[in-house]
Amino acid sequence: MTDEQGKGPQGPIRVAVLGARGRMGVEVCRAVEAAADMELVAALDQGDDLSAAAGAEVAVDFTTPDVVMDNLRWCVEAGVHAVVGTTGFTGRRLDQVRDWLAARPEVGAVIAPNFGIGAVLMMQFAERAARHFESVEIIEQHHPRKLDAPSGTATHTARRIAQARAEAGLGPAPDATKDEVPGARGADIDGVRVHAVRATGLVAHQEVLFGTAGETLTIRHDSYDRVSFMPGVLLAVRAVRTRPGLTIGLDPLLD
Ligand SMILES: NC(=O)C1=CN([C@@H]2O[C@H](COP(=O)(O)OP(=O)(O)OC[C@H]3O[C@@H](n4cnc5c(N)ncnc54)[C@H](O)[C@@H]3O)[C@@H](O)[C@H]2O)C=CC1
Ligand SMILES: O=C(O)C1=N[C@H](C(=O)O)C[C@H](O)C1
Repeated sequence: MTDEQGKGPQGPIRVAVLGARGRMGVEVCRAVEAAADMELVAALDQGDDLSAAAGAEVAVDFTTPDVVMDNLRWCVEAGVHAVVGTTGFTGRRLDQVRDWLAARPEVGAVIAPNFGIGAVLMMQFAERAARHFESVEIIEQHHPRKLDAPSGTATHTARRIAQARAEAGLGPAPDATKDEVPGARGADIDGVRVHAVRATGLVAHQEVLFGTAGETLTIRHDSYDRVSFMPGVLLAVRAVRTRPGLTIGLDPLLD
């Protein structure tokens, strides 16, 4: 229940942003400050002391893959719920987060490779289509300042498609390539080829190209502006306080 300012019975949700001076962090600070039911209590970046986030109920992390695990561990141990958009989460990293959370069962963490609602749907549609096509390739396109390739979204999509193909009994996609300049066929993520494009002017875009006899299906999503991620981030901030344990992806929150 909320009052007319949108605040809950305990007042606004106290939010800290980690990576606050980054491209996403700046946008998240703006979105939190504009949300009637939230209060930005800490905006931290590299070199700042994390203890300044101790008064937050929820910390939102958009930093880098090499620091996100330390931040997440600090959050869980401090009893601060975490909403994480930073990429680089392997199966091993997720297991590690589950272990930390097991020791603090009241704490929640939402880790999502993409907070864009359209991107979440694009991944769902791709997973659904996967069983019907013998060929599939992913082409992701991003701004050239991105540190990781392929993107977290592309990696997550490839894994979901690979799982759906395996469940449908599909073998490897046909490919007669014998002679290849290294990289020409992209990265192999669980048997799905992923191609990463970097160009000035792009923000975040992904195409999933399916093919079978006589037809192709292309599922495409474009983020033209980082505001596209904000409804998903705010949704996760609101939800994480009542979702102890690990939530991967935004899908369960949308349903
Ligand atoms: N899940 C999603 O929907 C989205 C995820 N991302 C991911 O979020 C991450 C950040 O992306 P951008 O904002 O574009 O990068 P960015 O490079 O603009 O920002 C990262 C920020 O983190 C700061 N930082 C580094 N170490 C830190 C530390 N120990 N503590 C606090 N801050 C620290 C940096 O100084 C920088 O300001 C990337 O992994 C990116 O792939 C980006 C967009 C959407
Ligand atoms: O670095 C980015 O910009 C983005 N990173 C995420 C990813 O790697 O999937 C989400 C989105 O693609 C934007």
